[in-house]
Amino acid sequence: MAVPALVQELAAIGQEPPNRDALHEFTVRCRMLCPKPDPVMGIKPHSDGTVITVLLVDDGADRLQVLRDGVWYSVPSSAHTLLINVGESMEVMSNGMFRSPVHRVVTNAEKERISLAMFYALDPEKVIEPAAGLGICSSNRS
Ligand SMILES: O=C(O)CCC(=O)C(=O)O
Ligand SMILES: [Fe+2]
Repeated sequence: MAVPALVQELAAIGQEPPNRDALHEFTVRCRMLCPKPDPVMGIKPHSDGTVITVLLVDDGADRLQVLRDGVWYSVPSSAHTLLINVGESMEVMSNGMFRSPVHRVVTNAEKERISLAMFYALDPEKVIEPAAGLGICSSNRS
């Protein structure tokens, strides 16, 4: 989903785009060749704690994998394409409408890989809850 579309979705469910109390972190990762890729994990399985993570991955370096129903699937990477990953904060705020996928990065013996990640996260001290109207009774609401 493109970022403007995501912001529109947030507006539609009455949720402000998280431009206040927000933290941004920008990471560039370069993964060298790994002669024995099998036992070596690039990034171990996790889900992001962010609202969204924006990824730009090397063309053809399909080493990002998502877990679905117990099976790992490779995410195809293509040039000039941004990948938007839903984070756990988004899952909470959308009351599970958007799910934060467990993902990992595997290593490879043939091709180095560069990825750029922008983590769009809330202040970890901030208490979040599903947006109004998404099925939770809050003690702060009548
Ligand atoms: O490098 C990637 O493709 C993904 C990185 C990632 O999952 C992370 O940094 O949380
Ligand atoms: Fe991640």
